[in-house]
Amino acid sequence: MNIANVIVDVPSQNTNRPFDYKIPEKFEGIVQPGVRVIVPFGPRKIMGYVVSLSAESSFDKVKNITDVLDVTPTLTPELLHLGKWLSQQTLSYYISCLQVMLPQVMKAKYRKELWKLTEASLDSELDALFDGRAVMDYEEFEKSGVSYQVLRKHIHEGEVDVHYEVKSRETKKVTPMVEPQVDEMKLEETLIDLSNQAKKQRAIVEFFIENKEPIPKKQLLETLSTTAASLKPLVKDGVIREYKQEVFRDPYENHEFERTTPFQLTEEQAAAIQPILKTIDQRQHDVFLLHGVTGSGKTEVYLQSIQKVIDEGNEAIMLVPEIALTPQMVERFKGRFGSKVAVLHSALSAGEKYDEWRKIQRKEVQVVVGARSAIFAPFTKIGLIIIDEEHETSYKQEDRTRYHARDVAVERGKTHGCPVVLGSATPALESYARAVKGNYQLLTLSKRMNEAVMPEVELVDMREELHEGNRSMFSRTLKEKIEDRLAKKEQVVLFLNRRGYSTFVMCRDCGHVSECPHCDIALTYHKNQHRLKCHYCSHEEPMPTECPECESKTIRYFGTGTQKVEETLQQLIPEARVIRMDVDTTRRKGAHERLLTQFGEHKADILLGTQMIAKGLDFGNVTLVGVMAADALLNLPDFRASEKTFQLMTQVSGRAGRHEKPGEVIVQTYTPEHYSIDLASQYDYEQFFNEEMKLRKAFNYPPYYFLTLFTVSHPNQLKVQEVTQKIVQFMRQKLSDQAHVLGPTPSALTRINNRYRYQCMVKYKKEPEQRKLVERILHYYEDEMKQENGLQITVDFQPYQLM
Ligand SMILES: Nc1ncnc2c1ncn2[C@@H]1O[C@H](COP(=O)(O)OP(=O)(O)OP(=O)(O)O)[C@@H](O)[C@H]1O
Ligand SMILES: [Zn+2]
Ligand SMILES: [Zn+2]
Repeated sequence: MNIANVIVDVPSQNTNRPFDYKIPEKFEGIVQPGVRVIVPFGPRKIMGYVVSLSAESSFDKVKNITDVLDVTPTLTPELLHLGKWLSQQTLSYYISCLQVMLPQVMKAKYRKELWKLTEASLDSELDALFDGRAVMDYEEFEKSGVSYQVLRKHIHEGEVDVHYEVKSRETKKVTPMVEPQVDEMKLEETLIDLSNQAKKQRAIVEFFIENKEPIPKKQLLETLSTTAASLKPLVKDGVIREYKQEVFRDPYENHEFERTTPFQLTEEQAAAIQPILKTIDQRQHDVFLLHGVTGSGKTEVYLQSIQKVIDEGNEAIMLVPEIALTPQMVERFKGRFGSKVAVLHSALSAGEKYDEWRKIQRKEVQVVVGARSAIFAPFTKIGLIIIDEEHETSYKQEDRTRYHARDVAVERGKTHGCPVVLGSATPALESYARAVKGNYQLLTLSKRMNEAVMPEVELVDMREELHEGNRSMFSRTLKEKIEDRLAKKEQVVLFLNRRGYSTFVMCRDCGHVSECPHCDIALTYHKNQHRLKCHYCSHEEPMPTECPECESKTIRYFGTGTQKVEETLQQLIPEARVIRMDVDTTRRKGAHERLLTQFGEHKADILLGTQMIAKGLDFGNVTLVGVMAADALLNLPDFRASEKTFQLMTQVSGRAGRHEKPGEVIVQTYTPEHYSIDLASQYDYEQFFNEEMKLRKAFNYPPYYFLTLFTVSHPNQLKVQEVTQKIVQFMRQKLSDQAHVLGPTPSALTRINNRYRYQCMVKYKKEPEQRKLVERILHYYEDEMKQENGLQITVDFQPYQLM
């Protein structure tokens, strides 16, 4: 087995297969599947992943591996396999699929160091090389000729470790440490030799006569109120040793996590958890859909299921949407499982993420709580995978490797023979349809904890407000209720949709929204041409000057930002203390957490925010939730708009009245009669599901049909149209009659960075040849796609972003 099959770091069609390299003798036993290597490739040296070994190569001229980057594999055999699967599923390059599984830092440039972790002696050669030091450059080792096999043995025994010193400021954190390098006798002697003037030096030596333990340099200097200058001569004389110690950055180190114990489960919870525990016991794969209303105690079910997995010595992955990965959420997991938990999310610095990832790799933790990419946690004994808020579209990656974490979870669940639990108060239509069909096991939590009732939802018709002379964005009801809560010292959450969706056109008089006659989707306003366009088919029409429904002239495109709302609020209720949470106020690290803590400590009366406040918040004093404009989401050019509206309204309403005090929700809308708004106000998921399924069926959308979305872009508009047209024709020709091929259509975001974007959408039921056809298209255009700023074609087999 002296040939390594390597996937090189060149994402292209031609290189999307393993290349053979010979393993030089010195790397024998080191080069294994999952190890990263440096190999010659054409005139360059590049990085690659060893995916398998073989005894011989079918090529005559096989070059040698130049270098190994890992002494122990970075990717497990399972992950290598998963990468292969992922590349087939998403039609992305194998190399991209391997890269997507690793923390950013591992892809960066870095310098390696060897760290000696033990006081015990190592193999004599290696010890000689360390020469008393705790850290040395990896390069030194490489040049020394000491065998890799020896090194690996010590690494396996935990005596030596390879550290990546990444060339970016934030990646690794080390603390300078000091300790006595001589025994007490020698310290006493030193003290005698020191002059009386050298007061600070004497103090240091005296300190170490008392304390033999290593101490952070900074702490020592502070304790003795001295400076590094007095330490220096002692180090030089070899009395004191200075060295660096890596501290694993723990983003939560300043937190005291109060340990929690499992609750006595309610009857409903007990009934829901039972089949999960059973499957864990039997080490079986199964997918559960836990449908539980907000505040029904889903999280407790997760926690106790994970507990069982931990008790059995296995590992669990818990996925949470990025914006719900709040300190509150982390606290619940850290509170229950303490240091057994690693947390992975984007608010961490690259270095922090890497450290958390390493805890998983080194088996220092048994649970990972994280956003989408945590699904690739390098665990080897997975006993359970949970996806909370499974309907969230952030589980779908939208660039390069367009994977959905749910699919990856199921794939890993099959491999490990473990259950996957999908939880939500508002499951994705696709998931609920699978549960109804029996593909997933449905578990239900229909009641809130502590007899708490779902908050009463009142719909306020904003058209009427206008008719009665209120032109403000706050209805009179909402204003009164806010004032009432302020008087009672209770708190309010105000929700506004994310900015930037101000492109649909609505009549403020009657609520009429311009829709595509063919697609049942709101038309999008294109400012440049002053026209309305459908983003699915090619329909377009001029921007109306008056409402086609009621002839009012108040028809206009729509949208308000959080900042505007805040200003209005300050004018309307000047005494209200408001915390605004949106992308602008949470850009800085830790801001998110700080604002929420402030709100939790009642330092503000009103929390005003976008999507990021819709999830996971559990504040007992919040008794009123206001939704500013429920329609904003409803009119996205997206067939999931109603579903998203229903989900969001349910989530937001769920923030009120979660504990003793009952809650109330005010929803301002121009279309109170719309089924998604109406049914959300009644918390009637099932009825919503039925209604929505009818429409999906009528318009050939998922879950009845699958979608494939081609997006073509190029600086030249004619070129884009032409290519898209060709794709449309080709697909029409080759696919069966059952498939609908739509396009070419300008994308909702028609021009980004001076590149035009067009799309082709395929709706189909069963097209076994489809992937091959897509590959042919990509192959056909490959040369053009290689050129800088040239043609780009992306294909998404499970599109969520339709813009
Ligand atoms: N068995 C139990 N006994 C007592 N309290 C419980 C129990 N289970 C959960 N709780 C508490 O009930 C509250 C609501 O539970 P939790 O937040 O887990 O609900 P959820 O379904 O995850 O809600 P959401 O979907 O809104 O985030 C929490 O404060 C939780 O600590
Ligand atoms: Zn249309
Ligand atoms: Zn009108």
